[in-house]
Amino acid sequence: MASKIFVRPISIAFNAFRNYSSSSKLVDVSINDKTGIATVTMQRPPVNSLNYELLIELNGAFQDLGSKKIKGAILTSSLKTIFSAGLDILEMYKPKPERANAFWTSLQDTWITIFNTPYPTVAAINGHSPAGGCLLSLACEYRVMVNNYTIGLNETKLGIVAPFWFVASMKNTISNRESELALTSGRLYKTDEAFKVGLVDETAENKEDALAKAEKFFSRFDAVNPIARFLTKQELRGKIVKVGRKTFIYKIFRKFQICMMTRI
Ligand SMILES: CCCCCCCC/C=C\C/C=C/C(=O)SCCNC(=O)CCNC(=O)[C@H](O)C(C)(C)COP(=O)(O)OP(=O)(O)OC[C@H]1O[C@@H](n2cnc3c(N)ncnc32)[C@H](O)[C@@H]1OP(=O)(O)O
Repeated sequence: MASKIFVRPISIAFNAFRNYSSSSKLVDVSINDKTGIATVTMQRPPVNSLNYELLIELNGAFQDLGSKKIKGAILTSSLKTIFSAGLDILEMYKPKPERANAFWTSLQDTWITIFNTPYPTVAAINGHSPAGGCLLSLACEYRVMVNNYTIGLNETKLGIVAPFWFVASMKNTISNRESELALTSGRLYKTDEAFKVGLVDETAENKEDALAKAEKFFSRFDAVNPIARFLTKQELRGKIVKVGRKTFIYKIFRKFQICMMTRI
């Protein structure tokens, strides 16, 4: 694990990003060769619900960007009013155990990859972002959200329990007190409410405005050593990932979830 952590930022310094663009069915990745900023766009209509295939593509996209010399990556959606509706309900309805296991693993891997990128990340939240959609944005370092949409971890409202790494991601962003109030009530915040509690860092008029603000965020690091930056990010986020990735409790929790899902 440690070798992976230390090798990546060094390797990115030797790779060019110019003229890069790749589009798979569910995720589009483009890198602006003038700014060096990558945009990762989820494109799974109607609501970008996170199924196994989308998660695998997302994880791959963010991992691949680790080998390119980019200034930062923006996560956004191709849909007009939805960032992501969260986990695909169909993945949780009577799944085969192998599929359920692969699905949960892909969700956690994607979260870990985005949470841990060596390069800066911003979620340009251009639509509703409940539950797993909110989790994806929390994995990024900065959130810019278009006005008049909703975001939050609303699992309790659905009668389900957010895994503790969802909770940890929320607590990494807003206060423990606000997290408790939000999670226990399954609160979905409107954009301006989310801004007030710090769940989003900036609000935007529309997607273009959100993308422009996201791009501006990266200029904060113009005079910062990227390796020092990444190691500092790891210092701040590493413990959360360790808990999410390795603990016995997590494995038990996952077994419990799969067991629950396969019985419904
Ligand atoms: C099930 C028990 C499991 C037990 C184990 C529990 C473990 C818990 C672990 C993890 C936590 C869970 C995290 C999650 O992410 S759960 C998913 C939470 N998501 C939501 O609550 C969002 C629900 N959707 C909405 O609120 C709205 O759809 C919207 C705001 C995103 C969009 O609204 P609108 O534009 O009005 O569109 P529609 O509502 O008409 O939807 C269009 C279309 O899309 C389908 N759809 C919506 N959300 C999902 C989804 N999450 N998965 C799959 N499909 C979805 C919707 O059904 C419509 O389909 P159509 O009727 O066929 O057109």
